[in-house]
Formats: sequence, C-alpha cells, structure tokens
Amino acid sequence: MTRNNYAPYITITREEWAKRSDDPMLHLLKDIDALHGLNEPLTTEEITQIYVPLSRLLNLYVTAAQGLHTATNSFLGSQIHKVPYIIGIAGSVAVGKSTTARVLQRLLSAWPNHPRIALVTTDGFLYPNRVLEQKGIMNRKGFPESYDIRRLIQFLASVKSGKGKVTAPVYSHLEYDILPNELQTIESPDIVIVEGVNVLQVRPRHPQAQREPAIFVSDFFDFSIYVDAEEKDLQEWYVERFKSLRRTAFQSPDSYFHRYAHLSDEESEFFARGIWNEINKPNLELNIMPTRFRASLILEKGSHHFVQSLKLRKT
Ligand SMILES: Nc1ncnc2c1ncn2[C@@H]1O[C@H](COP(=O)(O)OP(=O)(O)O)[C@@H](O)[C@H]1O
Ligand SMILES: CC(C)(COP(=O)(O)O)[C@@H](O)C(=O)NCCC(=O)O
Repeated sequence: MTRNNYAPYITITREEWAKRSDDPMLHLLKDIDALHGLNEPLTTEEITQIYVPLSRLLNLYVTAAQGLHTATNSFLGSQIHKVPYIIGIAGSVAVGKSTTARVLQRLLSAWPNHPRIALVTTDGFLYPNRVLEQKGIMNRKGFPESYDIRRLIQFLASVKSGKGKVTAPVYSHLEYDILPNELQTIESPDIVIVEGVNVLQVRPRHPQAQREPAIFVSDFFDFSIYVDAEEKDLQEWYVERFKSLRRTAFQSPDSYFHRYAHLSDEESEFFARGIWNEINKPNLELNIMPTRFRASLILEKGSHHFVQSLKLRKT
C-alpha cells in the first residue's frame, strides 16, 4: 500500500486488495450461487480477488450511510423516508463499465441490508438519432453535447429525493438509437448504479444562461468508480467487441450495423478502428480521461481486463 501523505488517494496493489477476501464475511458471499451464475467474461479468480472485496467495501459504505440516515432522523425527531445510495461508474467506451456494473449489481444484492439494486445506463439519455442528425452531431455520439443532461439530472434528483417510482428512457445498442416506446422503471431501490462515459463530467455552463443552476450528475453520487486502462488495450477491446457483434447481433436485420454483417473479420477490424479513432478515442482524451481523479475509486486494468491496482480516495 502506498501512502503519500499529500495525495488524495491510497494506491493498493492487486495482491493487497485480494487479501481483503480473507474477511470472514466474504466467505459467505463467495459461496453464493450468483457467483457461478454470473455468465460474464470474468474469471472466478478476478471475481473473487477484485469484485467480491469491492462489494464488501461498498457494503461498509452503504451501511455507514444508512447509519447517518438514522442519526438524521433521530436529530430531527421525525421519520424521513430512506433514499437510495447512488454509485456512479465512469470510464472509456469498451473499458468494461457495463460488465463491472452488472457484476456489482449481482454481488451487492447478496447483502441483506441492501437487496434491491437498480442499474441505469446513461445511454438512455442520449438524444435520439433524429435529434442528433438535426444538430449535425451524429458522429459525436458519447460526447457531452449528445446527451440530454438536463433530463438525466432531473431523473437523478427524483431518485435521490426518494420518489418511489421513477422512469428512464431506454437505448438499444442493436438499433443504435433510443427506443421511443420503452421506459425503464425503477421502484424504491436500496442502491442505484449509474453507468456511462459522462457520469463524472462537469457541464460547461452556457455563457448566456446566468441563472442556470450549476448542478452536475456526480452531485447525486455517494460513491463513484472510474474504470481505467491504457488506450492501446481499450482499442483492442473495442475492436474485439465489434468483431464479435458482427458475427452475432449485426446479423439481425433490426441491427443498425446490419449493412456491415457481410464484412470479413479483416474488413470489420479496419472499420472498427476507424470509428475508434474518429469518435471514441478523441472523446476519451478530451472528455472522459480528465474526469478520472474525480472518482472515489479508480480501478486500474492491465491487459485482458485484469485489475492490477486500485486507487481509493482517502475519506
Ligand atoms: N473483467 C472483464 N474480463 C474480461 N472481459 C471483459 C471484462 N469486462 C469487460 N469485458 C469485455 O470487454 C468488452 C467491453 O466491455 P463492456 O462492459 O461492454 O464495456 P463498456 O460498457 O465500458 O463499453 C466486452 O466485450 C466485454 O465482454
Ligand atoms: C453510446 C456510447 C457512447 C456508449 O458507450 P458505452 O456506455 O457503451 O461505453 C457508445 O456505445 C457509442 O455509440 N459510441 C459512438 C461510436 C461507436 O459506435 O462506437
């Protein structure tokens, strides 16, 4: 463990972090069927050494927040209803945000004091393609201006005010567009995981909008995770995912990329590298990477998605 007294983070190596798996509480969690039924690309070792201890740390933080809620109620002498704990997950396209979010959702739901975990992705708050085309920014999907941030903030404000039932729009990666007739409903969850490239971004205020409130997505987070990796690895993971989607999802006539279903592996690799270099890499460098040090925890991945070290914000 590296403790630099003047840095806001404690750096923890994989080996040290994995030792947190020795906590007796974790033996209960490691045995649960959910670990075997995750059906995710992670090895059992990666789940046990990295994600199970992470769920334990988060359990401690959520438990502490629940204690604070009880303290507030006792101070006010009234019963304010509980609001969900919100965890943000940020990072580049293809770094593994949605995989991390799904695994944490499963692991966190095994703890008795927070069984209800909702998962929301910020893709749902992208403007529909029709609007992106009108604005001339169809090739800027994922950039700050491609999201309806005001709607995302309204959604989070409703969740964090304890409103029982809240809805969010839904994005389809297959159709590459918002599904106009679908909404995701979340109902009184204990924890909400919000995952997306933009969750730690601070929106530049419009120069004329003097009275626009300076509220950011991350103002609603109790904890945030930035999943980090080197650009050369990210590019490979993006290309691999694209090639495997070409073999599977793109074969469907409903897929936006169906027109590329006939491409050879080599051609789709060339195409995927083009999208990466034109859209996702500049977005990473300009808008995503600069938000890294706003996170409570940074997961530092090496090749093959293995977490090599972690940076935890001193609290
Ligand atoms: N921990 C992991 N181990 C192995 N493969 C992973 C891991 N996390 C993600 N992947 C793979 O990497 C690719 C990108 O992951 P995904 O979760 O879709 O990223 P994001 O949501 O950040 O775009 C997918 O093909 C996924 O299967
Ligand atoms: C909508 C997204 C920004 C979302 O990224 P994700 O949360 O899946 O990492 C991304 O999937 C995307 O569509 N990027 C634009 C370029 C591309 O087609 O990859």
